[in-house]
Amino acid sequence: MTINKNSAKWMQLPRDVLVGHGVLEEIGDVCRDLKMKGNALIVTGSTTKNIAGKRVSNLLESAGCSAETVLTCKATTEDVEKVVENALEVKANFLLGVGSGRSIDLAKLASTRLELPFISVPTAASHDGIASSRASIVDNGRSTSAEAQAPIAVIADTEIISAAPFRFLAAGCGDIISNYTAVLDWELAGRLRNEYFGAYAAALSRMAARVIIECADSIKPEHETSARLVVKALVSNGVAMSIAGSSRPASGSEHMFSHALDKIAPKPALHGEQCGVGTIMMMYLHGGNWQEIREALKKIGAPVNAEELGIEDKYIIEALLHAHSIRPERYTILGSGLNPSAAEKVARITKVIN
Ligand SMILES: NC(=O)C1=CN([C@@H]2O[C@H](COP(=O)(O)OP(=O)(O)OC[C@H]3O[C@@H](n4cnc5c(N)ncnc54)[C@H](OP(=O)(O)O)[C@@H]3O)[C@@H](O)[C@H]2O)C=CC1
Ligand SMILES: O=C(CO)COP(=O)(O)O
Ligand SMILES: [Zn+2]
Repeated sequence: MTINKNSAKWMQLPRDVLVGHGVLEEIGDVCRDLKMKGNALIVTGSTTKNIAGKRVSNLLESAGCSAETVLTCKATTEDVEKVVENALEVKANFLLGVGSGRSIDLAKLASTRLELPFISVPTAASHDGIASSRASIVDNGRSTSAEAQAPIAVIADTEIISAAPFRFLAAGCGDIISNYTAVLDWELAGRLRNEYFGAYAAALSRMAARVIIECADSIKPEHETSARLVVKALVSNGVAMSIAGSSRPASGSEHMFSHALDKIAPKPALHGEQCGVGTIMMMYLHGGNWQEIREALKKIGAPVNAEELGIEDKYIIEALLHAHSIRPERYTILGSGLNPSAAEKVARITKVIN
Protein backbone atom coordinates (compact mmCIF):
# COMPACT_ATOMS: atom_id res chain seq x y z
CA MET A 1 0.00 0.00 0.00
CA THR A 2 1.33 3.47 -0.84
CA ILE A 3 0.83 5.87 2.01
CA ASN A 4 -0.12 9.48 1.39
CA LYS A 5 2.15 11.23 3.85
CA ASN A 6 0.78 14.60 2.71
CA SER A 7 -2.35 13.75 4.62
CA ALA A 8 -2.86 16.25 7.46
CA LYS A 9 -3.38 13.28 9.79
CA TRP A 10 -0.07 11.59 8.98
CA MET A 11 2.68 12.39 11.50
CA GLN A 12 5.72 10.23 11.00
CA LEU A 13 8.23 10.19 13.86
CA PRO A 14 11.42 8.22 14.52
CA ARG A 15 10.93 5.03 16.52
CA ASP A 16 14.30 4.71 18.30
CA VAL A 17 16.18 7.86 19.31
CA LEU A 18 19.53 7.38 21.05
CA VAL A 19 21.31 10.48 22.37
CA GLY A 20 24.39 10.06 24.55
CA HIS A 21 28.05 9.22 24.99
CA GLY A 22 29.17 6.30 22.82
CA VAL A 23 25.70 5.36 21.52
CA LEU A 24 27.19 4.69 18.07
CA GLU A 25 28.37 1.36 19.46
CA GLU A 26 24.70 0.37 19.87
CA ILE A 27 23.94 0.49 16.16
CA GLY A 28 23.86 -3.32 15.89
CA ASP A 29 21.30 -3.49 18.72
CA VAL A 30 19.21 -0.81 17.03
CA CYS A 31 19.19 -2.83 13.79
CA ARG A 32 18.16 -5.94 15.69
CA ASP A 33 15.45 -4.02 17.55
CA LEU A 34 14.06 -2.71 14.26
CA LYS A 35 14.50 -6.07 12.44
CA MET A 36 16.82 -4.44 9.91
CA LYS A 37 19.26 -6.81 8.27
CA GLY A 38 20.96 -7.60 4.97
CA ASN A 39 22.69 -4.95 2.90
CA ALA A 40 23.23 -1.46 4.23
CA LEU A 41 24.18 1.59 2.16
CA ILE A 42 26.03 4.26 4.15
CA VAL A 43 25.65 7.77 2.71
CA THR A 44 28.47 9.91 4.08
CA GLY A 45 30.94 12.68 3.21
CA SER A 46 34.70 12.64 2.76
CA THR A 47 35.40 14.08 6.24
CA THR A 48 32.60 12.34 8.12
CA LYS A 49 33.51 8.99 6.59
CA ASN A 50 36.61 9.09 8.79
CA ILE A 51 34.77 10.51 11.80
CA ALA A 52 31.97 7.93 11.88
CA GLY A 53 31.27 6.31 8.47
CA LYS A 54 33.99 3.65 8.67
CA ARG A 55 33.11 2.83 12.28
CA VAL A 56 29.44 2.44 11.32
CA SER A 57 30.48 0.11 8.49
CA ASN A 58 32.55 -2.06 10.85
CA LEU A 59 29.82 -2.16 13.48
CA LEU A 60 27.21 -3.19 10.90
CA GLU A 61 29.48 -5.94 9.59
CA SER A 62 30.02 -7.20 13.14
CA ALA A 63 26.22 -7.27 13.48
CA GLY A 64 25.99 -9.55 10.42
CA CYS A 65 25.05 -6.97 7.76
CA SER A 66 27.03 -6.13 4.65
CA ALA A 67 27.85 -2.43 4.31
CA GLU A 68 28.70 -0.36 1.23
CA THR A 69 29.48 3.35 1.23
CA VAL A 70 28.61 6.19 -1.15
CA LEU A 71 30.30 9.58 -0.77
CA THR A 72 28.26 12.78 -1.04
CA CYS A 73 29.28 16.21 -2.18
CA LYS A 74 26.16 18.34 -2.74
CA ALA A 75 22.46 17.91 -1.99
CA THR A 76 20.87 18.22 -5.43
CA THR A 77 18.26 16.13 -7.25
CA GLU A 78 21.11 14.56 -9.26
CA ASP A 79 22.88 13.54 -6.04
CA VAL A 80 19.66 11.91 -4.78
CA GLU A 81 19.52 9.97 -8.09
CA LYS A 82 23.14 8.87 -7.60
CA VAL A 83 22.35 7.50 -4.13
CA VAL A 84 19.24 5.73 -5.47
CA GLU A 85 21.35 4.09 -8.22
CA ASN A 86 23.99 3.01 -5.71
CA ALA A 87 21.36 1.54 -3.42
CA LEU A 88 19.83 -0.43 -6.30
CA GLU A 89 23.28 -1.66 -7.40
CA VAL A 90 24.16 -3.05 -3.97
CA LYS A 91 20.59 -4.31 -3.40
CA ALA A 92 20.37 -2.26 -0.21
CA ASN A 93 17.80 -3.26 2.39
CA PHE A 94 18.27 -0.06 4.37
CA LEU A 95 20.19 3.22 4.20
CA LEU A 96 22.09 5.30 6.74
CA GLY A 97 22.88 9.01 6.53
CA VAL A 98 26.14 9.42 8.45
CA GLY A 99 27.48 12.95 8.87
CA SER A 100 26.30 16.37 7.81
CA GLY A 101 22.83 17.70 6.98
CA ARG A 102 23.57 17.09 3.31
CA SER A 103 24.34 13.38 3.77
CA ILE A 104 21.29 12.90 6.00
CA ASP A 105 18.98 14.66 3.51
CA LEU A 106 20.31 12.55 0.62
CA ALA A 107 19.86 9.27 2.50
CA LYS A 108 16.42 10.42 3.66
CA LEU A 109 15.09 11.29 0.23
CA ALA A 110 16.71 8.36 -1.61
CA SER A 111 15.36 5.88 0.96
CA THR A 112 11.90 7.47 0.67
CA ARG A 113 11.97 6.99 -3.11
CA LEU A 114 13.11 3.37 -2.67
CA GLU A 115 10.60 2.69 0.12
CA LEU A 116 13.43 1.47 2.36
CA PRO A 117 14.02 2.38 6.01
CA PHE A 118 16.77 4.82 6.92
CA ILE A 119 18.81 5.63 10.04
CA SER A 120 20.12 9.11 10.79
CA VAL A 121 23.60 9.28 12.34
CA PRO A 122 24.57 12.97 12.74
CA THR A 123 28.22 13.82 13.40
CA ALA A 124 27.39 17.44 14.22
CA ALA A 125 24.44 19.21 15.84
CA SER A 126 24.36 21.89 13.16
CA HIS A 127 20.81 21.59 11.73
CA ASP A 128 17.37 20.26 12.57
CA GLY A 129 17.10 17.81 9.67
CA ILE A 130 18.45 15.11 12.04
CA ALA A 131 14.97 13.71 12.78
CA SER A 132 12.67 15.59 10.40
CA SER A 133 10.46 14.20 7.67
CA ARG A 134 11.66 16.83 5.19
CA ALA A 135 14.68 17.00 2.91
CA SER A 136 16.15 20.30 1.72
CA ILE A 137 17.26 19.61 -1.83
CA VAL A 138 18.41 21.92 -4.62
CA ASP A 139 16.36 21.18 -7.72
CA ASN A 140 17.36 22.95 -10.94
CA GLY A 141 19.18 25.58 -8.88
CA ARG A 142 16.08 26.14 -6.68
CA SER A 143 16.02 25.36 -2.97
CA THR A 144 13.10 23.02 -2.22
CA SER A 145 11.71 21.40 0.92
CA ALA A 146 10.78 17.89 -0.19
CA GLU A 147 8.33 15.60 1.58
CA ALA A 148 10.26 12.56 2.84
CA GLN A 149 10.05 9.86 5.44
CA ALA A 150 11.33 10.47 8.98
CA PRO A 151 14.31 8.32 9.99
CA ILE A 152 13.27 5.07 11.66
CA ALA A 153 16.09 5.67 14.15
CA VAL A 154 18.37 8.53 15.16
CA ILE A 155 21.74 7.70 16.69
CA ALA A 156 23.29 10.91 18.01
CA ASP A 157 26.58 10.11 19.70
CA THR A 158 27.43 13.11 21.87
CA GLU A 159 31.05 11.97 22.17
CA ILE A 160 31.42 12.54 18.41
CA ILE A 161 29.14 15.60 18.27
CA SER A 162 30.90 17.45 21.10
CA ALA A 163 34.30 16.78 19.51
CA ALA A 164 33.22 18.55 16.28
CA PRO A 165 34.37 22.16 15.85
CA PHE A 166 32.18 24.31 18.16
CA ARG A 167 30.92 26.36 15.20
CA PHE A 168 28.65 23.42 14.25
CA LEU A 169 26.88 23.36 17.63
CA ALA A 170 26.53 27.17 17.57
CA ALA A 171 25.01 26.84 14.07
CA GLY A 172 22.51 24.30 15.40
CA CYS A 173 21.48 26.89 18.02
CA GLY A 174 20.96 29.42 15.20
CA ASP A 175 18.72 26.92 13.37
CA ILE A 176 16.62 26.48 16.53
CA ILE A 177 16.47 30.17 17.51
CA SER A 178 15.18 30.87 13.98
CA ASN A 179 11.95 29.12 15.02
CA TYR A 180 10.86 32.44 16.52
CA THR A 181 10.62 34.30 13.22
CA ALA A 182 9.49 31.15 11.35
CA VAL A 183 6.45 30.93 13.64
CA LEU A 184 5.75 34.68 13.36
CA ASP A 185 5.80 34.29 9.55
CA TRP A 186 3.52 31.26 9.78
CA GLU A 187 1.02 33.21 11.92
CA LEU A 188 1.16 36.06 9.44
CA ALA A 189 0.42 33.69 6.54
CA GLY A 190 -2.50 32.33 8.57
CA ARG A 191 -3.93 35.82 8.96
CA LEU A 192 -3.15 37.26 5.52
CA ARG A 193 -3.43 34.17 3.32
CA ASN A 194 -5.74 31.96 5.39
CA GLU A 195 -2.97 29.36 5.39
CA TYR A 196 -3.31 26.46 7.84
CA PHE A 197 -1.57 27.37 11.13
CA GLY A 198 -0.86 24.59 13.62
CA ALA A 199 -0.95 25.95 17.17
CA TYR A 200 0.58 22.84 18.72
CA ALA A 201 3.55 22.58 16.32
CA ALA A 202 4.08 26.35 16.70
CA ALA A 203 4.12 26.10 20.52
CA LEU A 204 6.60 23.21 20.43
CA SER A 205 8.81 25.13 18.04
CA ARG A 206 8.76 28.30 20.20
CA MET A 207 9.56 26.24 23.28
CA ALA A 208 12.74 24.82 21.71
CA ALA A 209 13.91 28.33 20.77
CA ARG A 210 13.10 29.61 24.27
CA VAL A 211 15.09 26.81 25.93
CA ILE A 212 18.17 27.56 23.81
CA ILE A 213 17.93 31.31 24.47
CA GLU A 214 17.53 30.75 28.22
CA CYS A 215 20.47 28.33 28.30
CA ALA A 216 22.69 30.49 26.04
CA ASP A 217 25.17 31.13 28.88
CA SER A 218 25.75 27.44 29.49
CA ILE A 219 26.23 26.25 25.90
CA LYS A 220 29.97 25.70 25.77
CA PRO A 221 32.54 23.95 23.56
CA GLU A 222 33.38 20.33 24.36
CA HIS A 223 30.65 20.05 27.01
CA GLU A 224 28.65 16.93 26.28
CA THR A 225 25.77 18.40 28.29
CA SER A 226 25.60 21.26 25.76
CA ALA A 227 25.60 18.79 22.85
CA ARG A 228 22.83 16.76 24.52
CA LEU A 229 20.65 19.81 25.06
CA VAL A 230 21.04 21.06 21.48
CA VAL A 231 20.50 17.59 19.96
CA LYS A 232 17.26 17.20 21.93
CA ALA A 233 16.04 20.58 20.71
CA LEU A 234 16.94 19.62 17.11
CA VAL A 235 15.03 16.34 17.44
CA SER A 236 12.09 18.27 18.89
CA ASN A 237 12.17 20.58 15.85
CA GLY A 238 11.93 17.53 13.59
CA VAL A 239 8.88 16.43 15.58
CA ALA A 240 7.33 19.91 15.20
CA MET A 241 7.82 19.71 11.41
CA SER A 242 6.23 16.25 11.32
CA ILE A 243 3.25 17.45 13.35
CA ALA A 244 2.85 20.48 11.07
CA GLY A 245 3.26 18.42 7.90
CA SER A 246 5.68 21.07 6.59
CA SER A 247 8.85 22.88 7.60
CA ARG A 248 6.76 25.98 8.49
CA PRO A 249 7.44 25.81 12.29
CA ALA A 250 11.20 25.86 11.64
CA SER A 251 11.64 27.76 8.40
CA GLY A 252 10.39 31.22 7.44
CA SER A 253 11.85 34.44 6.04
CA GLU A 254 15.16 33.93 7.87
CA HIS A 255 15.58 30.57 6.08
CA MET A 256 14.72 32.17 2.74
CA PHE A 257 17.50 34.69 3.44
CA SER A 258 19.89 31.79 4.15
CA HIS A 259 18.83 29.89 1.01
CA ALA A 260 19.36 33.11 -0.99
CA LEU A 261 22.89 33.46 0.46
CA ASP A 262 23.62 29.83 -0.52
CA LYS A 263 22.83 30.83 -4.11
CA ILE A 264 24.49 34.24 -4.16
CA ALA A 265 27.50 34.22 -1.81
CA PRO A 266 30.78 32.90 -3.27
CA LYS A 267 31.49 31.12 0.03
CA PRO A 268 28.34 30.65 2.10
CA ALA A 269 28.58 30.03 5.85
CA LEU A 270 26.84 27.14 7.64
CA HIS A 271 23.06 26.89 7.21
CA GLY A 272 22.36 27.47 10.92
CA GLU A 273 24.82 30.40 11.12
CA GLN A 274 23.09 32.18 8.23
CA CYS A 275 19.63 31.42 9.66
CA GLY A 276 20.68 32.93 13.01
CA VAL A 277 21.78 36.20 11.38
CA GLY A 278 18.61 36.13 9.24
CA THR A 279 16.54 35.82 12.42
CA ILE A 280 18.03 39.03 13.86
CA MET A 281 16.96 40.97 10.75
CA MET A 282 13.56 39.31 10.28
CA MET A 283 12.73 39.89 13.95
CA TYR A 284 13.43 43.58 13.37
CA LEU A 285 11.01 43.53 10.39
CA HIS A 286 8.39 41.85 12.60
CA GLY A 287 8.83 44.67 15.13
CA GLY A 288 10.01 42.15 17.74
CA ASN A 289 12.93 41.95 20.17
CA TRP A 290 15.80 41.45 17.69
CA GLN A 291 18.29 42.53 20.34
CA GLU A 292 17.38 39.45 22.43
CA ILE A 293 18.13 37.18 19.45
CA ARG A 294 21.43 38.96 18.79
CA GLU A 295 22.50 38.77 22.42
CA ALA A 296 21.70 35.05 22.67
CA LEU A 297 23.64 34.25 19.49
CA LYS A 298 26.59 36.34 20.73
CA LYS A 299 26.62 34.56 24.10
CA ILE A 300 26.63 31.19 22.37
CA GLY A 301 29.43 32.27 20.04
CA ALA A 302 27.43 32.14 16.80
CA PRO A 303 27.97 34.82 14.14
CA VAL A 304 25.82 37.96 14.42
CA ASN A 305 27.06 39.96 11.44
CA ALA A 306 28.37 39.76 7.88
CA GLU A 307 32.00 39.87 8.95
CA GLU A 308 31.57 36.94 11.36
CA LEU A 309 29.75 35.00 8.63
CA GLY A 310 32.72 35.70 6.34
CA ILE A 311 30.36 37.16 3.74
CA GLU A 312 30.72 40.61 2.14
CA ASP A 313 28.04 43.20 2.97
CA LYS A 314 26.92 43.43 -0.67
CA TYR A 315 25.86 39.75 -0.69
CA ILE A 316 23.83 40.28 2.49
CA ILE A 317 21.89 43.07 0.77
CA GLU A 318 21.49 41.03 -2.41
CA ALA A 319 20.21 38.03 -0.42
CA LEU A 320 17.72 40.29 1.42
CA LEU A 321 16.45 41.55 -1.93
CA HIS A 322 16.06 38.03 -3.37
CA ALA A 323 14.87 36.13 -0.30
CA HIS A 324 11.12 36.57 -0.95
CA SER A 325 11.47 34.92 -4.39
CA ILE A 326 13.16 31.75 -3.04
CA ARG A 327 9.85 30.13 -2.00
CA PRO A 328 7.16 32.36 -3.51
CA GLU A 329 4.45 30.03 -2.20
CA ARG A 330 5.64 30.58 1.40
CA TYR A 331 4.20 33.89 2.59
CA THR A 332 6.41 35.73 5.10
CA ILE A 333 7.12 39.20 6.48
CA LEU A 334 9.12 39.81 3.30
CA GLY A 335 5.84 39.95 1.35
CA SER A 336 6.57 40.81 -2.26
CA GLY A 337 10.11 41.89 -1.39
CA LEU A 338 12.14 44.69 0.19
CA ASN A 339 13.39 47.62 -1.84
CA PRO A 340 17.15 48.36 -1.78
CA SER A 341 16.93 51.17 0.78
CA ALA A 342 14.78 49.06 3.14
CA ALA A 343 17.19 46.13 2.79
CA GLU A 344 20.15 48.32 3.63
CA LYS A 345 18.29 49.89 6.55
CA VAL A 346 17.38 46.57 8.21
CA ALA A 347 20.94 45.27 7.82
CA ARG A 348 22.47 48.46 9.25
CA ILE A 349 20.05 48.98 12.14
CA THR A 350 20.53 45.39 13.29
CA LYS A 351 24.35 45.81 12.95
CA VAL A 352 24.61 42.97 10.43
CA ILE A 353 26.52 45.37 8.16
CA ASN A 354 28.47 48.50 9.14
N1 LIG B 1 15.81 18.25 6.09
C1 LIG B 1 15.67 19.21 6.96
O1 LIG B 1 14.65 19.29 7.68
C2 LIG B 1 16.78 20.19 7.12
C3 LIG B 1 17.82 20.20 6.24
N2 LIG B 1 18.85 21.10 6.39
C4 LIG B 1 19.93 21.07 5.40
O2 LIG B 1 21.10 20.55 5.99
C5 LIG B 1 22.24 21.19 5.42
C6 LIG B 1 23.02 21.89 6.51
O3 LIG B 1 23.66 20.91 7.26
P1 LIG B 1 25.11 21.17 7.91
O4 LIG B 1 25.52 19.89 8.55
O5 LIG B 1 25.03 22.39 8.71
O6 LIG B 1 26.03 21.53 6.69
P2 LIG B 1 26.58 20.65 5.48
O7 LIG B 1 25.69 19.52 5.17
O8 LIG B 1 26.83 21.63 4.41
O9 LIG B 1 27.97 20.07 6.07
C7 LIG B 1 28.99 20.94 6.41
C8 LIG B 1 30.29 20.26 6.57
O10 LIG B 1 30.43 19.77 7.88
C9 LIG B 1 31.29 18.64 7.85
N3 LIG B 1 31.15 17.91 9.11
C10 LIG B 1 30.07 17.27 9.61
N4 LIG B 1 30.33 16.75 10.83
C11 LIG B 1 31.61 17.10 11.11
C12 LIG B 1 32.47 16.87 12.22
N5 LIG B 1 32.06 16.16 13.28
N6 LIG B 1 33.72 17.37 12.19
C13 LIG B 1 34.16 18.08 11.11
N7 LIG B 1 33.40 18.32 10.03
C14 LIG B 1 32.13 17.83 10.02
C15 LIG B 1 30.80 17.92 6.62
O11 LIG B 1 31.77 17.02 6.15
P3 LIG B 1 31.51 16.00 4.91
O12 LIG B 1 32.21 16.66 3.77
O13 LIG B 1 32.10 14.74 5.31
O14 LIG B 1 30.02 15.94 4.67
C16 LIG B 1 30.55 19.07 5.66
O15 LIG B 1 31.69 19.38 4.89
C17 LIG B 1 21.72 22.19 4.41
O16 LIG B 1 21.74 21.58 3.14
C18 LIG B 1 20.31 22.45 4.89
O17 LIG B 1 19.47 22.90 3.88
C19 LIG B 1 18.90 21.95 7.45
C20 LIG B 1 17.87 21.97 8.37
C21 LIG B 1 16.72 21.12 8.25
O1 LIG C 1 16.02 24.13 7.41
C1 LIG C 1 14.89 23.82 7.73
C2 LIG C 1 14.40 23.93 9.11
O2 LIG C 1 15.41 24.32 9.97
C3 LIG C 1 13.89 23.35 6.79
O3 LIG C 1 14.29 23.57 5.54
P1 LIG C 1 13.58 24.41 4.39
O4 LIG C 1 13.94 25.84 4.58
O5 LIG C 1 14.21 23.78 3.21
O6 LIG C 1 12.10 24.19 4.45
ZN1 LIG D 1 17.12 25.15 9.07
